[in-house]
Amino acid sequence: MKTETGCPYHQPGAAPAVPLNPPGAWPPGPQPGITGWDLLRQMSRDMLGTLRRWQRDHGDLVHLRIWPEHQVVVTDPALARELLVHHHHALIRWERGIAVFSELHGHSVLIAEGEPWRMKRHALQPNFAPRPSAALVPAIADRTARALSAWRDGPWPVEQALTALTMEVIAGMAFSGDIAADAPAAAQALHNLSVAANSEFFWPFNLPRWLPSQRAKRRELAVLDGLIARHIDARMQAPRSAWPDDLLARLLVLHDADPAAWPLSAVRDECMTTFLAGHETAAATLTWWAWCMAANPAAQQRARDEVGAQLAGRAPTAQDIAALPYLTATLQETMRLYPAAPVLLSRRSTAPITLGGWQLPARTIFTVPVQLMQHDERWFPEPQAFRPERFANDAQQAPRGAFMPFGTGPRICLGQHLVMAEMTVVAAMVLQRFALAPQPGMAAPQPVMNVTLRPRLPLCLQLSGLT
Ligand code: HEM
Repeated sequence: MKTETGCPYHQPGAAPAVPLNPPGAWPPGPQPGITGWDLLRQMSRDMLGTLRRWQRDHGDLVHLRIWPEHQVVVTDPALARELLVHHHHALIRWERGIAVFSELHGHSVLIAEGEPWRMKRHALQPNFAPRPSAALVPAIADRTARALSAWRDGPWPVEQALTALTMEVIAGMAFSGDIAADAPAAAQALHNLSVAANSEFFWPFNLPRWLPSQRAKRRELAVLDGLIARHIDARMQAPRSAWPDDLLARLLVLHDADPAAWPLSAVRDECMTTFLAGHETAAATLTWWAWCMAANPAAQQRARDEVGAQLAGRAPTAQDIAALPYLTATLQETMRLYPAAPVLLSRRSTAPITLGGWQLPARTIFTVPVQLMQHDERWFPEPQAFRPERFANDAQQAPRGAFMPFGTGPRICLGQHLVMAEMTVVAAMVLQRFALAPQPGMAAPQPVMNVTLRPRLPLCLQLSGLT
């Protein structure tokens, strides 16, 4: 779409003119009591269920007075886009969320703000553009074929297997490394840290690491730090001429060229974020996709037929991906039902923002619960049904902003092209080799939000090899 400025992020505010409420007025919301801390308690117990109830009772802009903060929950697609795209200059990430994440991610692109963020995003973006992402498809297909050769008929721990596979894929892209031996300990450490992070968001500050109660956390952080440090050390000891062309090599070139802007700690931080954000979200999505396929045999067969017609048994190439629209739609529908990041990292306004007729002061916290919007029957009829057809080219489209598993605006997911290529390749190759079914008597897995959305119990499915 052409815009006045020519910049895709700076389209004029799309919302129709609405009457302005006076400054100082807030959108409706639940009664906060004296401090509003009970609202916080309700959210910490069941974030999405609680936000759903407040949306039903108060509408698409809900004000939460949680002393000393004012928070606004946005579930209207147009207003969510207006906030994240049009008002992005007046937003930073919510400090408490960043304090929790920075224990692992340091000052990486996920954490940084302002000029440091722009500099990092600008340097990293070319590595994650569609073309370099497509160039990784042969390596992804190789690793997937190797991993799938170990899968067996019968009950199979698909979640664990897919987590190990996505770790290997991202380790290959980031440091050309083989991390099979480290995968189980890294997955366990990340799981424990994510469970802890989920409650830490609701604490006022991080506890000092030296406290005896933080011993387990120190151990988990050391597992992940050690993994990244080993790859960086090994690379730095290898002769430059032997360096493979991967993300780590490109970051070390930046470090050599400008050690002040790219100290080794910054190289470490980007490796950590790519490794963690790159495998955990993909593993969660592929796990839910495997469940959706198992629970919807007709959709599974249709996707397999498409894969069979296009690939005739060979491994997918980058060119095949666009020729697998139904398979892609099964992944999109999975992300609609089970977005890996069900609530976007909350934002804090640094200047007054007018949204939906409300004049909201600087320092307001904004929360965008993507999962609620993607389960809204106004945009997705029968929202709990798995219907990849919703994403067909000729289907009636939901309004922009109603489906945004990768976020939107300048801070949209850096890895979206890479991960769509990766997930399509993995999904196609799984369908070529196995039929997926629920285990006898199995109930639908319960989603739990531990930073990403995962099944409450590790997902195990019934596999039947296809000859
Ligand atoms: C299905 C997989 C994935 C999903 C659903 C997902 C989703 C997201 C979301 C919702 C955000 C935050 C947007 C916001 O706060 O507005 C994000 C940011 C980010 N993602 Fe992903 N992501 C996925 C895979 C990946 C992969 C594979 C990588 C890297 C290899 C990656 C790297 C990042 C980074 C670096 C950011 C921060 C960008 C910034 O702040 O500028 N993600 N992702």
